[in-house]
Amino acid sequence: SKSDDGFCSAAPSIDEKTKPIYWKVTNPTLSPSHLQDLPGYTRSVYKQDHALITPESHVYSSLPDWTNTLGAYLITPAMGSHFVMYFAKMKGMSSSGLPPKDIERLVFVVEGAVTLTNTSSSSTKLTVDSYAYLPPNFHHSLDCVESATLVVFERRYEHLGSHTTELLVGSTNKQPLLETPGEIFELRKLLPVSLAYDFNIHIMDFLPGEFLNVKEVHYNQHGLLLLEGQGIYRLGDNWYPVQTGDVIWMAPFVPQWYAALGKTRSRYLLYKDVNRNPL
Ligand SMILES: NC(=O)N[C@H](N)C(=O)O
Ligand SMILES: [Mn+2]
Repeated sequence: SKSDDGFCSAAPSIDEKTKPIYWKVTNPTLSPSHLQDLPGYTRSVYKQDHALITPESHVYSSLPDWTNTLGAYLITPAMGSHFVMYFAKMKGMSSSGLPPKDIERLVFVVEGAVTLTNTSSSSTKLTVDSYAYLPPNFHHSLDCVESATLVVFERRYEHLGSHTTELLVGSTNKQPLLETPGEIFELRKLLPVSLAYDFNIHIMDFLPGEFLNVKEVHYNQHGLLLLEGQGIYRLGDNWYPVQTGDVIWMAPFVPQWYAALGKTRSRYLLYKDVNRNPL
């Protein structure tokens, strides 16, 4: 549509402005209808050092030990990662199962609400943009009355000395902005940076036109979910148009770079392993 500032781009429709935050993650703009009808068409790509998993490729199945919940695994060690990333679509009266022994878990609410209960403290309601970190072997339950979509990260906890992690509950908008020397994106981290934690979740915000200064190559691996906006992701020698709802796997050392485009900010959630010697 021709918008008044001369750019012929699809202005966000009025009702989108009234939608809850991250609404487009679970209601992605699928490809234009003529492409949806195109047999076999997908934007998804799986290569040796990266993958782009787009909403039309998600395959859901019941999550073992969860009740009334469908899960779509997006990233698993079969790709070479040391973590799993999955969407958990919780229906009415659903509950989570526990991760396996020694596995830590981070859940982030993308849509709806869940209640977190554990043996000791009282129950806590997690709504959109809230998260919880559950230490390994920490008994808990996430219960949903109506519906919820969670993005979940799990991995084997890597001990370091006598450090231990603890139950953490928070929300992105309450986390402080951190310094990003040499970069212009806004950065929040959901977990403490202390040595006890062997990964963190970065929330990174870009205004349209802003891009990563460093074309990064590093030993860490990433699981990314684009929560808002659109842009171009460079992974190795490939350049991908990406949009809200897209998921990206980045293996260690894959050259990576992002540029935000469009008329609204980009926000992505990024798993990154930290604080452990790569040897
Ligand atoms: N691809 C990324 O956004 N990477 C982050 N800037 C990071 O590794 O910290
Ligand atoms: Mn990186």
